[in-house]
Amino acid sequence: MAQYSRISGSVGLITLKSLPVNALGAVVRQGIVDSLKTALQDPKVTSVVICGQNGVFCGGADIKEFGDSESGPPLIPMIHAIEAGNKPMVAAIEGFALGGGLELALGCHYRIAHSKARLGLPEVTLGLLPAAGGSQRLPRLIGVPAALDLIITGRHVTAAEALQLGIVDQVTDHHTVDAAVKFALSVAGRPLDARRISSYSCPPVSGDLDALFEEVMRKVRRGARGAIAPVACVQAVRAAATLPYARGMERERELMATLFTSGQARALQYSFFAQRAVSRWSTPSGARWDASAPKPVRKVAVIGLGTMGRGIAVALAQAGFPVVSVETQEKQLTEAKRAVSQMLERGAKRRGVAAPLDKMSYSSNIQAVADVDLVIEAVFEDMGLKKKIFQQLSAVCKPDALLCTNTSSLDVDQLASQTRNPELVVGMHFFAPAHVMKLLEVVYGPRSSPQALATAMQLGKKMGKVSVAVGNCPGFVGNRMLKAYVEQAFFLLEEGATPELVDSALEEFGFSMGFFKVSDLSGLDVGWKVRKEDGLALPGVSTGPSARIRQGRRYSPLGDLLCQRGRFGQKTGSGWYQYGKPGGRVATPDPWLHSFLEEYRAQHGLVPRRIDPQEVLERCLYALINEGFRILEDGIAAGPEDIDCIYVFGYGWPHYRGGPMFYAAMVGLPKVLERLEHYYRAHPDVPDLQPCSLLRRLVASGSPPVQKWKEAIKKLHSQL
Ligand SMILES: CC(C)(COP(=O)(O)OP(=O)(O)OC[C@H]1O[C@@H](n2cnc3c(N)ncnc32)[C@H](O)[C@@H]1OP(=O)(O)O)[C@@H](O)C(=O)NCCC(=O)NCCSC(=O)/C=C/CCCCCCCCCCCCC(=O)O
Repeated sequence: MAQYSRISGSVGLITLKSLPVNALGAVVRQGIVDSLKTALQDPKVTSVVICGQNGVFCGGADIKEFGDSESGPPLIPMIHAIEAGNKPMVAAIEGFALGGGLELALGCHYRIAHSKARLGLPEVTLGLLPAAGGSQRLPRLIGVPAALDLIITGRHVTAAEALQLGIVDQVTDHHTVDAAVKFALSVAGRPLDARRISSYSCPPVSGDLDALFEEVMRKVRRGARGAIAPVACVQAVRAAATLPYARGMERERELMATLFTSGQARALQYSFFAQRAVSRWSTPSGARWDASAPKPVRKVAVIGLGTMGRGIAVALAQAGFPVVSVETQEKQLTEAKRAVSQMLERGAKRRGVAAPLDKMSYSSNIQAVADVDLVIEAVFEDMGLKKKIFQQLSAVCKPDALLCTNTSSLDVDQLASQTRNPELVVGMHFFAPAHVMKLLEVVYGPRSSPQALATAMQLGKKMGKVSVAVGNCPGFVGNRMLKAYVEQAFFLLEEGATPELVDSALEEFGFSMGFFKVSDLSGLDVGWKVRKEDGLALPGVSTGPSARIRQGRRYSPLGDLLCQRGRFGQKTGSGWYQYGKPGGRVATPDPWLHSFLEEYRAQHGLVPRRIDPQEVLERCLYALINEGFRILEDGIAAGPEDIDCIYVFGYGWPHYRGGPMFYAAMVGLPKVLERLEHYYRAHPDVPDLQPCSLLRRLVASGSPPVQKWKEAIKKLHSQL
């Protein structure tokens, strides 16, 4: 709703009231329309202030209502009525004015913001554009280049930047509504024509306007990797720059109509709510986020200063935590100190703040962690070494300190068993580079306490991560699913594909790099080491029938064979592609690799066939999705939202496709099932292609929408 009152004798005050973010749902819009009418009709009222309750102006249109049929007064005419009003309208912006919230403020004649407020048009992140006049008013107010930046990126600006850009007229450190009322009294009776942004022309740009838009469009198309909203945003701003306001609004509406009903908008809006849903974690044993208070964390230690440890230490210091970093090898310690300082300085420069160098301290002695509240171990993936470190930590640390491991696949429970308090052990699986990547898998073992889990989840949140609670199993969620995908990529090469064909299908789908390019970038030796430890990559088994079978199932030794030849990817100058020199970055197809694949197929009696991009996608993605269903069935992830956040924020899954489980729901579960059955019939020696029973049961129960899977899974489990 919106509440109306008259204050200071002649100011009409309209307060948006809809917790938690005063979103502009139907009831709020109705409240604004009614209040506006009252204010405009009351002769005692000479100006109007619009504000929001609870220190928040407005979080924009109500995203939850997007799927519903429209009810209540529409937003655009409401904002037009505000702008056309014959009494000065002042927006009092506290907290944030985002999306439709900022568009509402742009319809007002003046805007006063609190110094801590944030403003922005983030619709593009929801697969939309600012279609309540924002794409037409903002360029008229602040100019085309600045408006393009805000609208295409969706970034939020501070009140100070908003003032500098000319979005707000005044910034206050005091009570915003009081300041706005004072301001409203001061402008009462002033002419308003010059304050109606829709009547402005866009300020002229320096240089050629067409050339500017062409350049921007080129960049946006390249960066968008198939996302349609950023492109539509550019088109809408171009309309603002080249058409009269009314025609620009028509164009804005046309573009929005296409976006509004698109699968991409549905995926991005699903992802918005999924990110919030994963913070309300629960475990199969009944532990829950709202019943588990996190322990306070004041000081943290990181053990091991390789690539991961350095990134984790930087992320912690940037989040304001004092960090003790321990590295026993002196040479590595010296190098790491320099690298960490550089990373902190670079990050600070980018963000325009001081580098938090004072948060970091270093030691080569594990005793230095004696007073910390939480430790993150980040040494090599070696169970023996990690066990030893956990024994030491258990002896050295405070008895109530949380002991976390950054392992990407090892058994967290085995590490817990090395300590006095196994309930205080959890996994904190960061993704490289740890100070950049948003994802954190928080792994609870069978003995981890709800409080330990809550503490790690909260720490992740404070570090700006999307933290997802997952159960303990080999590879947890992300890497467990990835295994099925990687395996298919190798098999496709055996059957006739090239790395270029596989990668281009995946890149066309929206991944920034296909599997083989990623593998060259991160180093083929990484996977080789894991396969050797798992007993898969065996020396000397490169011929004969057993060369392509391991542990009773089909296996492709292709990656191992490249490693045996010293082809580790970019670092050695060749891998699945050729890079010209060690450390080269530009992948070019490699004729040697093509002949190698031909010889390999001939040697193993494999007859190559034509493989189309559709098969690449279905084999790689459906195998991965099938493993996702197994993970849900096993209770390792609480719901599809958890898996989808992991893939979007940790594995480069295109955001506008929602995540693998959302994608499966979009494709249709019966189709995913049918294709998996088809491929399993063709490859009965590949268990990953055998449809999982949960997928079958969901299809049998009518393929509920992805938002209902959690419920459906619970019901299916209770029927067993
Ligand atoms: C920064 C935030 C606002 C707050 O962050 P924080 O404090 O951390 O809190 P959160 O946990 O994120 O959020 C708290 C809860 O609030 C819920 N929430 C937040 N924002 C919204 C919202 N806008 N709507 C609904 N609910 C919201 C959130 O989910 C949390 O609840 P829960 O935990 O999930 O239960 C941060 O929340 C944030 O960033 N919010 C999003 C801000 C945003 O993106 N705003 C833009 C929204 S889109 C918009 O405004 C669009 C405007 C244009 C409308 C155009 C209308 C014209 C239509 C023309 C249509 C033409 C189609 C024709 C079709 C045809 O022809 O048929």
